Amino acid sequence: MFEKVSIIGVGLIGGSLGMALCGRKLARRVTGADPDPENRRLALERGAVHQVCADPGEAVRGAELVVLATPVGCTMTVLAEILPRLEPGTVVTDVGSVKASIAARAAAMMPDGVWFVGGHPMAGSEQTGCAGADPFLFENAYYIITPARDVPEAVLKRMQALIAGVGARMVRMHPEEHDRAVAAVSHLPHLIAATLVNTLAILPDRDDFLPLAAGGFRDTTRVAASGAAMWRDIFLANRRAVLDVLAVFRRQLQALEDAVGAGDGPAIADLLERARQVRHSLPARARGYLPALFELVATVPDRPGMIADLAAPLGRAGINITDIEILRVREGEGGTIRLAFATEEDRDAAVAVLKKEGIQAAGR
Ligand SMILES: NC(=O)c1ccc[n+]([C@@H]2O[C@H](COP(=O)([O-])OP(=O)(O)OC[C@H]3O[C@@H](n4cnc5c(N)ncnc54)[C@H](O)[C@@H]3O)[C@@H](O)[C@H]2O)c1
Ligand SMILES: O=C(O)C(=O)C[C@]1(C(=O)O)C=C[C@@H](O)C=C1
Repeated sequence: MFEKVSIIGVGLIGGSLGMALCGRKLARRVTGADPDPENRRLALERGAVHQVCADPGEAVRGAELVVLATPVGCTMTVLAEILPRLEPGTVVTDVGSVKASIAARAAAMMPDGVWFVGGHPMAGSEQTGCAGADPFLFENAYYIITPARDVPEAVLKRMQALIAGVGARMVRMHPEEHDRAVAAVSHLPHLIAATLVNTLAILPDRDDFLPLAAGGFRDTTRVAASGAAMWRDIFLANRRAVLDVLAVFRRQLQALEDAVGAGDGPAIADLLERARQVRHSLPARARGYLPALFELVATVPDRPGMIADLAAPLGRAGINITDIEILRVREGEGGTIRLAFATEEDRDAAVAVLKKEGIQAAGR
């Protein structure tokens, strides 16, 4: 257990971390700081902190662990502001989506006996602020740390305790390696989602066809609803890696455009088939940055309580659902729901339990 944790920036991620720490009693005392009065109010009301103020220097007094959960663009400024208040033995970490531009500079600034360990939970949402905070956000998520080589083992153990405590899995990476990876799996998808929405938004007939947007458009653009300031900072801080992966994307888009333009059916099918196979291989992969999940798809009628009908028998059988997604719901016709489990045994047992309840379910 931590004696005192201080979270600077009690928005979506800081608030979620605070709620997980307080809710699971992982810290005796959690203090927060945020310039936004509404986030301060919500952080207290939602149990993310025991005490909150506007001044980061005040909040970190006597903290054993300091978590910087501000937008990437102001992390270094906040760090410089709190440095004189940090006592030897303190561990400082951040949750920023970009690591190379922060990790080395931050580590070099640390006073004697204070250690910086860059961190990045691979979990989040398109919401902003403490209103969207979720104490279970980090469960089963990868949580990347990018410590400098000289960080003592005891400090890494503290980070491991924090990360495991909130239900996540720690992965250690080099900051540059991290930035290249997230440019591909997080920053590029975001950039494309925003561009896709902007493309539709400028088409002359958009008012006629936007209401028709179904799963395809919604599934590929959810993250375009995220906070603009946070993502502006991410693109600026990870400019090189984002531009590199964007160049690869342009070539892929060009290849598909060329195939469509040439009316080349086999080339189109080949590109789509390659994508289909990679996408299908993701959930079952045992390694990589996506958690290995074992899934089933249940076909259920569209009526109130249908999720409870799935969850209740699984709960009674002691089977834990790690992820849930409504794939399709047609009003009055029912729909399909994807449930994910941590192990193949859980998934197979879940299929059997649901079938016994008369629910159509199949592993995938
Ligand atoms: N949103 C996600 O999906 C996600 C996932 C993983 C990591 N991150 C990273 O987490 C960090 C926070 O993102 P978020 O989604 O929680 O954003 P957010 O906007 O919900 O929260 C940021 C908080 O920082 C506060 N803040 C701004 N300037 C500050 C300052 N100078 N001092 C103290 N507080 C300040 C804001 O008032 C806000 O409450 C970012 O660095 C982001 O890259 C975000
Ligand atoms: O799920 C989402 O909405 C997210 O945007 C989460 C997401 C991501 O791209 O996967 C966003 C930024 C992060 O740094 C980590 C996770």
